[in-house]
This record gives sequence, C-alpha cells and structure tokens, in this order.
Amino acid sequence: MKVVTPQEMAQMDQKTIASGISGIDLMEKAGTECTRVIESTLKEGMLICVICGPGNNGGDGQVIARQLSEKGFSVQVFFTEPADKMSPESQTNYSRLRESSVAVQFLSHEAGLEGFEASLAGADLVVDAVFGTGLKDRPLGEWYETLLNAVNACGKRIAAIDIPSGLRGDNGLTLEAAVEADQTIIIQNYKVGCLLNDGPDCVGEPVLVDIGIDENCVENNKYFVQKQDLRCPVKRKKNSHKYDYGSVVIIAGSKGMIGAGLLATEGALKSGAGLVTSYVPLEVYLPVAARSPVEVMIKTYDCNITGEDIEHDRKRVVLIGPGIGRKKNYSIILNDLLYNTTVPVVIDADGLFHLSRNLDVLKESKTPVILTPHFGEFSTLTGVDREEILKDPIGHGRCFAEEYQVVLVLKGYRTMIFSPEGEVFFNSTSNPGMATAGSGDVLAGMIAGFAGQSVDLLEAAKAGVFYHGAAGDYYAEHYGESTLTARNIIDSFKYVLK
Ligand SMILES: NC(=O)C1=CN([C@@H]2O[C@H](COP(=O)(O)OP(=O)(O)OC[C@H]3O[C@@H](n4cnc5c(N)ncnc54)[C@H](OP(=O)(O)O)[C@@H]3O)[C@@H](O)[C@H]2O)[C@@H](O)CC1
Ligand SMILES: Nc1ncnc2c1ncn2[C@@H]1O[C@H](COP(=O)(O)OP(=O)(O)O)[C@@H](O)[C@H]1O
Ligand SMILES: [K+]
Repeated sequence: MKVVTPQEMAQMDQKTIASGISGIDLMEKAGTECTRVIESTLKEGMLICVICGPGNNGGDGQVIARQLSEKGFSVQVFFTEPADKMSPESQTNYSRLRESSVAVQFLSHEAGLEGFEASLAGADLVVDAVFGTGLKDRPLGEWYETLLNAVNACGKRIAAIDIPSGLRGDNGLTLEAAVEADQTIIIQNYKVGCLLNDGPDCVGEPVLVDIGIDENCVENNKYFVQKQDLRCPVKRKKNSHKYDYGSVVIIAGSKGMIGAGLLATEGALKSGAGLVTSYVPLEVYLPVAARSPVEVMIKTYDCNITGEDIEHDRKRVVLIGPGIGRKKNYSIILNDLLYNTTVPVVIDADGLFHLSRNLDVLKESKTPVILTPHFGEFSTLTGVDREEILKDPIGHGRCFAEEYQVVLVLKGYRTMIFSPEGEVFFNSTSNPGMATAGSGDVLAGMIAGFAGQSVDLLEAAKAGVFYHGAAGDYYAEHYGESTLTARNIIDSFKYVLK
C-alpha cells in the first residue's frame, strides 16, 4: 500500500476524474464509504453534528450528513463559510442537502460561535469535515483557530474525514490549531502527515476506505509496510546448518553501558541468527560473560581491531555502536570495516556519533551499510537542526540515503526506512511504550540478525523494524504501554515472529 502527499492525492483524484468518473460521483463514493464506517459506531436515535468547510472535504461532510439522515439519524450541519464560497462539488451537494431533512446553519464571523458550542455539547458524534488535503501552509486565522479549538473542547467523540482539520498532510505538523480526533476515516491512502510528527496523535484510530482510485496512477515510491510485504523470517531448509542463518558480530558495550550490548546480542539471537559473537572491551569482559546468554561467543577487543580479525570465520554482518561510548576513537575500526571488508555493516547509537566525524567514508565504502539513527542522531549526522528535519523528514532522509548510498532507518513512532534508490517505507507497528531505554539496541540487534540470514539489507531493515514494533505491540495489547521495557520486547518476539 502506498503513502501519498496531498499533492499526489490531488493528482490521483484528477486522473480518476479524467478517466471517466465525475468529481461529484467520486465525492458521493467517498461520502458513502465514510458513512458506512460512521454508521457502524452509532446507535439508534443518536444526534450527529457535521462541520463542513468550503472545499471538497466539506463536500464529503455534506454527503455523510445527507446519508446519515436518510438512515434515520438526527443530523445538524454547520457551515464555516457562506454558500458562495463553496467549491463547485460542494455547491451541488448543498442543493441536495436542502432537499433533505438535515438541519443546516451557517456560522458567521460576526455572530461568532454562539450556539455552536452548545450544539456540539448536545451531540453524540461530531464529524470534522472542515479541511482535508487542500489545507495550505498559511496562518489559519482567528476564526478557524477558535473554531477548531471549540471542536476539541466539546468532549464528544470526533470522527475526522480524510485528515484532521489543521493537520498538514505533507509533514504531520499542525497549524495554529488542529482537530484531535478519536477516529480518522482516511480516503484511499495514508497521507504522509497522518504518520509523522503530531499526525498520529491527531488522527486517533485510522480507518482506510477504498473509493476505487488506482494508487499507481501517479508515480510515487512511498510505501506502508505490512506483514505480507516482508521476506523475513526466511523459510528454513531441513538440509541446513547454523552458518546458513548468519554469523553476526556485535561490537557493543563499554564500562557503565554493558546493557546496550547485551540487548543487541539477544535481539540478534532471537531473530534467528545462526551464531552471534559479541566483541567487548577487556575491562567489561567479566560482567558481560556473567550476563550473556550461554549461546553467545564473547571476545575482547581494543580500538585497533581490524576488519580482518572480524571477517574470518564466515561472518555475514557486523553491528557496531550500541553502548560503545564516545571517549575512545573508533574511526580506525569504522574505516577499516567500510574500506577493507565486504561484510555488511549496521551502525547504531554511538557508532553514528563516531561516523559523523568523517561521514565521507561512506562514499568510499566497499560494503553495504545500514544506519539506524533517531531524529537527534540524524541531526548530528547531517548537521541539520532537528526542527528543520521535522519539517521535511522525507526530503532529508531520502536525500541522505541517496547521497551516501546507505539504507537509512529513521526511528520514531512510524519509523521510516529509506533505500539508496530513493524509496521510503513507513513501518506500521510500534507504540509509545517503546520509547524506553534500550529499545533501539534491541532493534539494531534484530536488524543485524535478519541481515545475516541471506536477505538484502533493505529487507532486513524492514523486517527488523516491523517485528520489533510488533513485539512491543504484543506486550502493550496484553499489559499496557507503561510497564514495557526493552527486555519485554525481546521476550515477546516468540509470539510475533513465527
Ligand atoms: N474530487 C476530488 O478531488 C475529491 C476530493 N475529496 C475530498 O476533498 C478533500 C480535498 O478538497 P479540496 O482540495 O477542495 O480542499 P479542502 O481540504 O476541502 O480545503 C480547501 C479549502 O480550505 C481553505 N484553506 C486552505 N488552507 C487554509 C488555511 N491555512 N487557513 C484557512 N483556510 C484554508 C481553502 O481556501 P483558499 O485557499 O481556496 O482560499 C479552501 O476553501 C479531500 O481531503 C477529500 O476529503 C474526496 O471527496 C474524493 C474526491
Ligand atoms: N513514541 C514512540 N512510539 C513508538 N516507538 C517509539 C517511540 N519512541 C521511540 N520508539 C522506538 O523505540 C526505539 C528507540 O530507539 P532509541 O531512541 O535508539 O533508544 P535507545 O538508545 O534507548 O535504545 C526505536 O525503535 C523507536 O522507533
Ligand atoms: K477533515
């Protein structure tokens, strides 16, 4: 399934209309599908308030109002602008609405919101059809700011149509105010803004409806990753050996931070790696050995370790970074791994810090690389302010992955995976309980574990991120989010990675 920008969605709408279906019929279809979802949440006799803006989003709202009324519900529509400001399709629907039994009121800037707030308070459901994908990045103005804040304050269940009003569809940032919906009925495809920044909090529960638009009619390489899209875990052959499932080297941990290495090691082991070897500094050998899973080999190293030391013995992938600290100089080993070996490398956490000092080594690298930064680490890597990145995460991520020819895993609620060819994959799992220390170490280990199993690095990254989130979701579904720890993610793998 593809993820689209508002511009791409508008082009898809236009192409569909050009292919023979009229704009008004497409709107009727959108409204019908939304009505079906809304109706399933209603009980007989309920009162629904629909707030319609002047554009086609408001047109969808009018179709919903008319159809709900035909089904016997009491419906009240509030228009935010006079009829002459409506888009052509909205005007057509307004003519249809006047022939129905729906109560209609035009809110006026002069009269303010008197009566509106009381009506919302008396409703059982509020439908937000003020702005959709046509929202522009300009100040909302006092009128809309007050109106959207009043919607949020009403305390009633809110269903937003296509995208919560005030939320930017291109980046998930809000204008001065934005509707915080309980449910958003998304027409045809996820908009980028539903998945990033404030988007998921404004969207509430997302429900997608199909109105028959072909997502491939416009060129677009942004995807929403679901289980059926993954190539991991690999099917195990009966005639196979542990080395067929990857020998993973993990360079991680330092004094005071051995936990990071232990979590990464278990992440790799439990994602099906055939063999895991943990390289740790001499001074932490004893505590690491005492706490490591018995299946893991432990070796010590200093910072002059070479790729050759690691490359021997059929090693398939190296993970470097979790908990290595920033004091020692890791540039020798990083350069050596990238220049002198062809073993794929996953670089995480403090490894990214050391890499940021000489990023250009990536351009000379002989071997495939995955980087797994969160937004702060990505800011350090690129030298671009975090706030700037948040305004255009896709542009920055895509540009970086293409320039340095790496697989980039940009971590957050809906982690994005960028391929060196410019594709973007949005993950569909995880929950805020996973914002907990060590969660990223587990992920890095999982990605390395999958990368060892003869899949390409992009597939390993997609699977690692997906199953990491799925394990967190499994725990949260059973026990809630607040007690979730990195260890619980590892313990839940067995239920999701079958
Ligand atoms: N046929 C189709 O295409 C289909 C489309 N569909 C539906 O249409 C939706 C897109 O509709 P849309 O393009 O008409 O835009 P929409 O979101 O209603 O808003 C435009 C209005 O908002 C205003 N406005 C903008 N920014 C503003 C700001 N910052 N502050 C204040 N005002 C602002 C803007 O004003 P203007 O810029 O014109 O002055 C204009 O009046 C889409 O989400 C889906 O629900 C479906 O029915 C399927 C078929
Ligand atoms: N709000 C959130 N919702 C869902 N997942 C999150 C959230 N915050 C962080 N995560 C996930 O948790 C992990 C945290 O990684 P990271 O920030 O490197 O943590 P650490 O260094 O403590 O291990 C990432 O996989 C990220 O996607
Ligand atoms: K809306």
